[in-house]
Amino acid sequence: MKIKNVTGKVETLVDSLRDSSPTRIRSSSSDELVSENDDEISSWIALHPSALDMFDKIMSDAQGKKIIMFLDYDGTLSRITEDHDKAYITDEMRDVVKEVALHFKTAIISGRSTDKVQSFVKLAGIHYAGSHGMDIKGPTNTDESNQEVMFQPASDYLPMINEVVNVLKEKTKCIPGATVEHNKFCLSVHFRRVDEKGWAALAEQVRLVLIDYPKLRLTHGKKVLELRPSIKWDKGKALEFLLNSLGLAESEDVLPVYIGDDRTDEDAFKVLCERGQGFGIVVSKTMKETYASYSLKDPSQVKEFLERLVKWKKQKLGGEDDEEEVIR
Ligand SMILES: O=P(O)(O)OC[C@H]1O[C@H](O[C@H]2O[C@H](CO)[C@@H](O)[C@H](O)[C@H]2O)[C@H](O)[C@@H](O)[C@@H]1O
Repeated sequence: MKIKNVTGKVETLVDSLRDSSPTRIRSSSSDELVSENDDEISSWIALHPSALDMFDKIMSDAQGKKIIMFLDYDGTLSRITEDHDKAYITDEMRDVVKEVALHFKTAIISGRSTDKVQSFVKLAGIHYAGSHGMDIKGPTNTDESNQEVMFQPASDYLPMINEVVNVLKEKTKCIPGATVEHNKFCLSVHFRRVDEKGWAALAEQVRLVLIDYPKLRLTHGKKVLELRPSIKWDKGKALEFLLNSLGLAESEDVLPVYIGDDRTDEDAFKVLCERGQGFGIVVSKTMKETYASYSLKDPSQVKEFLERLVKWKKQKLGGEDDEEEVIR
């Protein structure tokens, strides 16, 4: 999703920073959707019901189909943390993703660099698409523990991104709490730890950089501004690329499932809607406009969903879980 007129007005950009901190819906307990308007919530839940509540229906729709799992990283597999360098995946989540990957083709699609996500996830045998899908790697045919580059559509931009990271680090160093993260083919300017009074100054620096580097475009996520090459490539395109390269794009019996929490994941949800194939699951405690069909509230619910998926698959295969249950 693109922010319009960003090089025009700093106020527009500050407004977009505010958009990253939803205030319309307040959450009083960590587990509940709360709004001034109950009807609004009910209709949102009716449109995007819990993937846990709907699990049996989802699996009955999946009968006879080959499920392909696409997972976002931050806010989906890992909790949102103040320090972006410490958003580690838990061992329990890693274990379940490993199980998922043993039973279904699995890809992790992230705004972070592929190397960074891999260093957090530490799992072989899966595909990684970092830099919002601009750096796609997958296991080699001969050795699952090895990864090879499959597609890097923005490689020409690498020198520019390296330069802009340094420019922005310099320009934002006086703004307490602001950090710039190098995500290889794109970069993130974090303002989670910036006092709201500093947002206008930060927005102004980003705006000036975008004027100097018109080949970059701006998107935003959770308390983060992301600068990336203005090529027509996003998480949705990466999903399609992966389906194609796995030879699954044309199969009617393929069911891609994408789980993600952020605006950039909407590109992938939208692709699934447009293809009329598979569905998205949005991870959110608040109502938001989304192309996803189902919802989960947080990474712990994502883990529960993935665990149930693995159990369902094992039962279908008449695997160990079945036997254990019979013995009990
Ligand atoms: O596509 P994703 O895997 O969801 O990556 C999107 C951004 O995620 C990270 O930032 C977000 O998570 C941080 C850690 O929880 C949090 O501190 C930050 O406020 C969030 O925006 C990552 O650091 C960014 O580079 C990604 O673009």
